[in-house]
Amino acid sequence: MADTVGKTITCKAAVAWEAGKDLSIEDIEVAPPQAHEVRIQIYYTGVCHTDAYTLSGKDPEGAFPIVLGHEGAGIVESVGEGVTNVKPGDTVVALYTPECKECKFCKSGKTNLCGKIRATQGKGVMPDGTSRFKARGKDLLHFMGTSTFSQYTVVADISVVAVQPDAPMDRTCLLGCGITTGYGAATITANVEEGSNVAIFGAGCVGLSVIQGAIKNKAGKIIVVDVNPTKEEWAKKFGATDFVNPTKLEGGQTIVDKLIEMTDGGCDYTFDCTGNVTVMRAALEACHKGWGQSIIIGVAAAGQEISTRPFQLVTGRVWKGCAFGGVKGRSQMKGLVSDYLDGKLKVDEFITHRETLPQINTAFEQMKAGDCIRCVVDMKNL
Ligand SMILES: NC(=O)C1=CN([C@@H]2O[C@H](COP(=O)(O)OP(=O)(O)OC[C@H]3O[C@@H](n4cnc5c(N)ncnc54)[C@H](OP(=O)(O)O)[C@@H]3O)[C@@H](O)[C@H]2O)C=CC1
Ligand SMILES: N[C@@H](CCC(=O)N[C@@H](CSC=O)C(=O)NCC(=O)O)C(=O)O
Ligand SMILES: [Zn+2]
Ligand SMILES: [Zn+2]
Repeated sequence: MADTVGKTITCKAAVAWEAGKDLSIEDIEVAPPQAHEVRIQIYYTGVCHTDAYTLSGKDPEGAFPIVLGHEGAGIVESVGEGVTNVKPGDTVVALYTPECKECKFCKSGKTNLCGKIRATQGKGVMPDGTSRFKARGKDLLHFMGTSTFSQYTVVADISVVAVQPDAPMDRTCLLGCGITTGYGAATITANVEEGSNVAIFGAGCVGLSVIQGAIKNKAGKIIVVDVNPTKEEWAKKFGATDFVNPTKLEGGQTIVDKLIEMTDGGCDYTFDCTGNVTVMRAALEACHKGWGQSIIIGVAAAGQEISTRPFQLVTGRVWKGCAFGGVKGRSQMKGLVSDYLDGKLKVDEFITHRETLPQINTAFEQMKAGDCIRCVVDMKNL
């Protein structure tokens, strides 16, 4: 048993004191886990665009000071009373979409959106309404129920899953969000049918993962649409059949017209992986009349709304969306890790940058530069 059990741990964390400012590396106090809570030593975390979105102040739920981060892997340090699903020493991935297996949502079989702790998670506190983090004498908020930008974090037991101990944590951390989201969106939410034509808007970590899912489901055309020309090479590397840069279309052709032309009437499935509401509209309108489905994955800023002519839906196009790809973390994460270990799911290929915790602001800058798919931050070896 670790000699830290039952005690407050002082460790390093990146704290977001206010919106729009760099993260600050602080000594923070992490209280022991209470009943049905788990304290995890985070070894590695990815940095996702959603972290940057909340830090920017554009997230309607964003509040400060907060410990961001939600793409993390680590080892369980200790557990609170009543925890049965993980134990100290387990290798785990944090789950920002929890799975309690007993709420109305979990029992419905229709969604992965567990409702058990969503209200407190959205307020940045643990299920009992309090925080486990303190720095400079102030309570810090938790983020997405995970807060992986801390060397130690506390999560609800339903927000963590044990995975294979031999799975490298500097890779499996990325299954905590981006890769799982895109892959699940294609294989679970859309459940792309064999031979169907797919268009993916935005070839970041999420969009490239949609390609992987479309290939798994034996899609026909896999067309990637991105304004960044360097993404063509990335899209082809992951198996896209076509790449279109919407800013380079000739004769005033719109991206919607181009995709309709390329697919004999429209795509069977489209995916927004940009968070841009104008793109979301184009993604819907590029769908085939009668059955085309458009899946919104991108997260849009506060105040943004989507619009289209209702006629688009009257004539059979379907607009839907998903969080975490529709994946049920506690039930399905181990399967994804197995696929990775068996060489059936690409993960290593997404890592373009690596940093250590003190350099985490550099990771945010890299993300904005456009040549970064994912930066993995080493939380242990500073
Ligand atoms: N629903 C969910 O559960 C999740 C949602 N997300 C969200 O998904 C989105 C994608 O994340 P991620 O892959 O990490 O993001 P990235 O920024 O890495 O990828 C987005 C890509 O879209 C490109 N792009 C920007 N504008 C357009 C446009 N108008 N048309 C076509 N392409 C465009 C970007 O180009 P450039 O490089 O030039 O900017 C970039 O290549 C984000 O909004 C993120 O917050 C992420 C994880 C989970
Ligand atoms: N807080 C925002 C919405 C942010 C959001 O949509 N988050 C996604 C995950 S994005 C991961 O990188 C999500 O899980 N949504 C479902 C949920 O229950 O939060 C807002 O208020 O608009
Ligand atoms: Zn994310
Ligand atoms: Zn539930």
